[in-house]
Amino acid sequence: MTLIFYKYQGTGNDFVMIDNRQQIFDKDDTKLVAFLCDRKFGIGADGLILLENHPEVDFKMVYYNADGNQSTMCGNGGRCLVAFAEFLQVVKHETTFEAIDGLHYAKIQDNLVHLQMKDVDSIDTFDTHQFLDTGSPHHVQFVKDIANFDVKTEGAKIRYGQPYNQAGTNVNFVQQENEDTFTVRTYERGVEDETLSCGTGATAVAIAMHDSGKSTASQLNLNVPGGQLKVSFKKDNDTYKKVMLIGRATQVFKGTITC
Ligand SMILES: N[C@@H](CCC[C@H](N)C(=O)O)C(=O)O
Repeated sequence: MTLIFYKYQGTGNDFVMIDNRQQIFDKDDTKLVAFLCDRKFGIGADGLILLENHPEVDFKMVYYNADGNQSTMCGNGGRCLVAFAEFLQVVKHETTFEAIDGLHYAKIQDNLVHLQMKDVDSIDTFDTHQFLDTGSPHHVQFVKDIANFDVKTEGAKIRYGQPYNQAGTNVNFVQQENEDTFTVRTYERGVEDETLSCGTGATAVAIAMHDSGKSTASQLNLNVPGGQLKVSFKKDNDTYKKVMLIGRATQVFKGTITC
C-alpha cells in the first residue's frame, strides 16, 4: 500500500497527519502506526493523527501515540490538525471538531492556532506535586535547575511508579521564571521520552500554577524546549473554563510511504 501523509509540528511536538475522510487507514493496525512514527525505519513523529468526517461538526480527530496505541487528548496535535483542516479546505479560520475528550472550538488568528481545551474542575494537590487531567493525565512537579534536569530518567520513574503504574501519566517538570512565565519540560507517556513540547502538559502546568497561587495571571507563558505556548483561562468558582492553548502549528512536508 502507498500512503500519502503530511508532517506537522507544533512547538516541536511532531505528528504524521493522514486525511482519512475516505476511510483508507486501518485504525486497528498498531504496528503500522508505530512503524510510521519510527524515527529510524519510518517517517518519524511523536504521534499520528487521522482527520475523519463527522456527521455534525467539521471533522473528527483520532490520535495515536508513537507506540502505535490510540490515546487521550493531544493539545499540540489538535492545534496541528486544525491547521491541516484549513490546508485541506475542510474549515476556514474557525472550527468545532470532536476529539476523544469531547468537542473543541478553535480559531486561527495571526498565524497562531487557539484551541479550546476541556474545563478543569479537579486538581489533586500533594506536598511534592499536583495531578490534573486536561484531556490527558498530567503530573506537575517543580525542579531546580531545569536546564540540567534528567527528564527522561526521572520522568520514567514517576510515569511507571505509584500511583500511576501501567496506565501511567505524562510528567511535567517546571521552573518559575517570573510572575506569569514558566519553563516546562515534559516526559510523554506513549512516546516514553521527553518531547520538545506537550500541549495538554503546558495547559496542566498553567492551571496548576494558578491554582497553587504561584501566579495570579489568567494568561501564562510556557517556555518549552520547542518554543513558546500561551495558555489563558477564566476561573469560575472552582472550575477553569474557556481554557485556550495558543501557539504556532506548521506543515513541514508532504510525502508518500510504501507500507
Ligand atoms: N503531545 C500531547 C499529549 C499526547 C497524549 C499523551 N502522550 C498521553 O498519552 O497522555 C499534547 O500535546 O498534549
